[in-house]
Amino acid sequence: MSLRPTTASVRAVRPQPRRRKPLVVRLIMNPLGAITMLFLLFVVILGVFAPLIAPAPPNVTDLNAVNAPPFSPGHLLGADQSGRDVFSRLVWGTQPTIIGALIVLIVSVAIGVTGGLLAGFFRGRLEAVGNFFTDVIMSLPGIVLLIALYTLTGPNIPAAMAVFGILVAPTYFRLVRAVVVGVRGELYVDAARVVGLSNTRIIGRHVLWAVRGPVIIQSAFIIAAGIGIQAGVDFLGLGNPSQPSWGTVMQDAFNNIYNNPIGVWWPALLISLTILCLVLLGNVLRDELQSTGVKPLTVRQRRHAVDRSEPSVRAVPRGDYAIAVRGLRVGYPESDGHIQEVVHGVDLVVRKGEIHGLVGESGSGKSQIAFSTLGILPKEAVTLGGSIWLDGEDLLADPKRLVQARGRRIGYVPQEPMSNLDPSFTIGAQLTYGLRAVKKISKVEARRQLLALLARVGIREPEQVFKMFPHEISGGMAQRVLICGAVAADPEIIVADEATTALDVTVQAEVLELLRELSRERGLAMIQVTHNLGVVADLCDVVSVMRDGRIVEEAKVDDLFESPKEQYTKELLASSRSVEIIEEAS
Ligand SMILES: Nc1ncnc2c1ncn2[C@@H]1O[C@H](COP(=O)(O)OP(=O)(O)OP(=O)(O)O)[C@@H](O)[C@H]1O
Repeated sequence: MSLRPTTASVRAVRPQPRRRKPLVVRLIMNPLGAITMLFLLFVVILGVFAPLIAPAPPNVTDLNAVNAPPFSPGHLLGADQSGRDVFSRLVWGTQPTIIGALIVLIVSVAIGVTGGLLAGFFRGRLEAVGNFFTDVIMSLPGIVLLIALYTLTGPNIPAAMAVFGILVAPTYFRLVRAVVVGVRGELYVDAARVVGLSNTRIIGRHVLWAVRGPVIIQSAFIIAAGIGIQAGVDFLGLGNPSQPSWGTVMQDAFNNIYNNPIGVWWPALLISLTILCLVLLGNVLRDELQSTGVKPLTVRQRRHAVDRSEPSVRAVPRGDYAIAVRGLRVGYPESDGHIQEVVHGVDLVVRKGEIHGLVGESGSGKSQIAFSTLGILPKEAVTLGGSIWLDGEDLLADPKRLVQARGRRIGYVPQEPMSNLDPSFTIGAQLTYGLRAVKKISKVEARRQLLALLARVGIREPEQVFKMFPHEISGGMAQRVLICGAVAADPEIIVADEATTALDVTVQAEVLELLRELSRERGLAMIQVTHNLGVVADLCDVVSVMRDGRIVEEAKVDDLFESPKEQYTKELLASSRSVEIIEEAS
């Protein structure tokens, strides 16, 4: 099958996973990252090499140059009301400004990150105390506090910046605490505890790694805030007038604004550009640190990637099918712009009333097919080609048809019953809402139908269960509720993705029995996605075996178990039997 020229070409063979470039390289390669870093580097060079760059010392006056305009001889940006060179004063003022911002950063990181780590990891009293201090600090009026500090310490910018660092520490505290609370609940942290790692090592290895991204991103914004506040404090006259900083240059220029209006431009421009670059760099850092490196395809790229030219894919399937998949190809974009194809031209015909098992090892593409028929592939997935036929209509040719069919003509039974029910609403409210979304009936009629159906799927006291919340029912009941929801709209086909995997063996058998009965009673076709050959043997009429995004064998269930044709199917059956033998022996 040939592909039209595409902006994102498709690759069917899985390449070696590409290592992502180091963060600095990625930042340099990002145009916005490169420009902002270049400007910030320029600022740092100004600060570090001030004695070499500045043409004059900061406080030297030249009475002949009072209020000299920009580009006067010897005064690139002009001179102030005392005849001091503005460019030199800005250059000399860069270092104290950077140091002030760094003091804010160091103090706030030391307090906020440490506090957040401890509070989030150990929780309990530590967290309560941390939250209390955070609330207290956040309620303090920052600028008033800095002015009050002036009465105690005099013009002491480092002390003012350290206090500002304490005032902004809660932003780190809250951020880090929230991330750590999430991480400490992860299974890999439990696993680290079980293997005997100490808390210090768990924090050092797992937790610190998780918070590094958010902390780096936040730091860019905190430095920007530090520069702004320092300029503000100096502008208010709370800094040391003998030591130039961007804020004091700004203050001098403002005091002289009627005689030399252009004088305020230069410090304002320098402060604004530096803050702007830090904020933009923060945004670039967020994009780089929090993304997977894979850029979502544009609508145009998606359109170009789709190939609908294959005639066999376009032909309306014949026969008594409930759903027919033709030449389905699904892919995912990779960081280098290629699309990695994971389902390679799959054909699957499910006849009316047939229960069709889709088996295969993990990652073989079973869920991609199930999700394609429902139109619920992850948003980054690209349907590269193929068709999905329901009653003579190609659902893939018109996304609206797919949306209309979902829930009405194609029902879905998911794998995790509990996580598919909203804990905030009663069972009845959720079922009624779902049914009325697809069927134009009154609430009373919906309730009547649903209560009858709940009884049918084996719920003993439907009226009671209708009023219950999901946490009040068992996993098996929850799965029956979801099956009730899936069949309530009278669909022609049900797609069940590992519908019994999360249930214990006895409940599994009951749910399988229920699905079989519903299929018979209602002439319902089903696609059963499973890796369990026992489920296939118990439930299915026909089975398709998948491997690496292809169907390698399709057969009636009895034929497949008695005389599998493909080597892979034989291996799959053999491995399933050996698991059964081990389970029986143990
Ligand atoms: N969001 C995604 N981004 C990139 N690749 C994905 C994504 N989801 C699935 N894949 C890839 O698609 C392929 C098929 O995955 P799929 O989930 O359909 O397999 P499966 O047979 O259903 O496996 P399992 O039984 O484990 O659910 C795999 O190679 C997987 O890595």
